[in-house]
Amino acid sequence: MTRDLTITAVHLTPILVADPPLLNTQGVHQPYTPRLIVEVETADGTTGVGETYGDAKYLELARPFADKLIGRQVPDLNGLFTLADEVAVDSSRVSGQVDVGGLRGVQTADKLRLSVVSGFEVACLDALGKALGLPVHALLGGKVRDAVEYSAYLFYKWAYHPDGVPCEQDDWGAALDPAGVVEQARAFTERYGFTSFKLKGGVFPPEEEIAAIRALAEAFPGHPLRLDPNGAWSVETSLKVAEELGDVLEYLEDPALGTPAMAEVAARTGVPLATNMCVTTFAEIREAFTKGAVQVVLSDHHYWGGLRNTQQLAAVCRTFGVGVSMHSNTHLGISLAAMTHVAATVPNLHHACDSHYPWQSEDVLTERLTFDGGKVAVSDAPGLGVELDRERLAFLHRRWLDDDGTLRDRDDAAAMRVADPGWTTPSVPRW
Ligand SMILES: O=C([O-])[C@@H](O)[C@@H](O)[C@H](O)[C@@H](O)C(=O)[O-]
Ligand SMILES: [Mg+2]
Repeated sequence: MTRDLTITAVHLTPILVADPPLLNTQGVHQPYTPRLIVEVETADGTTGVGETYGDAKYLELARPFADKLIGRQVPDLNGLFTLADEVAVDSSRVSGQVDVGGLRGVQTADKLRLSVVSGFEVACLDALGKALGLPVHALLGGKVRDAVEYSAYLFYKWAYHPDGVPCEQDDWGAALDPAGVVEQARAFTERYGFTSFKLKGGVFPPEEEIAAIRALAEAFPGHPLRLDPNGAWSVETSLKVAEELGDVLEYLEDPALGTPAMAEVAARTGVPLATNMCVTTFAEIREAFTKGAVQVVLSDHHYWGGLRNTQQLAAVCRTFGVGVSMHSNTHLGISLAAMTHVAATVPNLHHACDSHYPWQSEDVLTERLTFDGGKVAVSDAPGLGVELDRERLAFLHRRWLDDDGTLRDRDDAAAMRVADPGWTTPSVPRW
């Protein structure tokens, strides 16, 4: 039977999902985070789902982009990029600075567009897979592993969001010192079986974070450990931390901000450096690789422009002998499924991927994805292998509609000011 995969409808559903009070160098997570759920529908009734950032600047682009998709073919994935170039980006949305809320590197018009394209690319791949009866990994050339390993993504965190902030309560408790971090790591291993650990740093003075990593090394001897202060340290501080933790770190992630600073650190330490902040676009690769600034690039299919671009990034990294793994931000199961499909196809994936998913108590799927031994099994079902729970989607969308606008953009510094009115985004380097 010939199928008609002409796109006849695109549904965009912005939602707010519960997020615990996780601390980072810029502040604390808000009680709810915006995400955008994308659905494409074809003439023959096939549907596909995708997920991406849901802040206003992404929605503003996603809407005109969705209109342009009507009448196009689902398999025309290359066409998505051409089409995205036709959508104007409001220049006030482009900072030329590190994206404050997301800690995702310099914010450019292209990056905004690619983050939007990724949600649509995933939705089209899901629809195409369902139409052909093939899993997304098969559309990407086939899996080279049956399960993808993830790391426990540890955060300093408060037990509660600040007083008076309406929120869902999580059951993780507080983690504000080495003992708390180890306890959180134990909970992660018990609940999900993770065997490698990443601590989000840049929150406390470096000595305290060094102590936390030492405590993890003692509690989990021989397990891979990473520390990521999101560029909060000077070159000298980065070198001091590298020296003190060199014997236990798998890598240091974005210790200092930007390629020149990372290159200086890399030149003076043997500890590998990873990044999701200074190599975030293809254009940034040349300088970073030429200067030897990073040894591992953490891809994120959202801002790299989708699953096929992630494969291309992995090929470039392979060519230059640079490692590759995966960055994460607050996300739901559609994105975890997408990450797992593409990660399954990348031969040179030698580090466990990051995922915030365990922190998300809410999802839009009828069945949550599960970690077994720290791994997510690669689905062989058609498409992504996930099913949208329409009631949950409507509930989370209702929360977005009811919001007065304060939570529709992620703003960790604003969330911190609720507890500490004098808080400002710290200048970099902070230490
Ligand atoms: O969720 C967070 O607070 C993270 O700090 C996130 O925003 C970062 O983008 C990310 O996880 C990272 O590895 O830098
Ligand atoms: Mg990072």
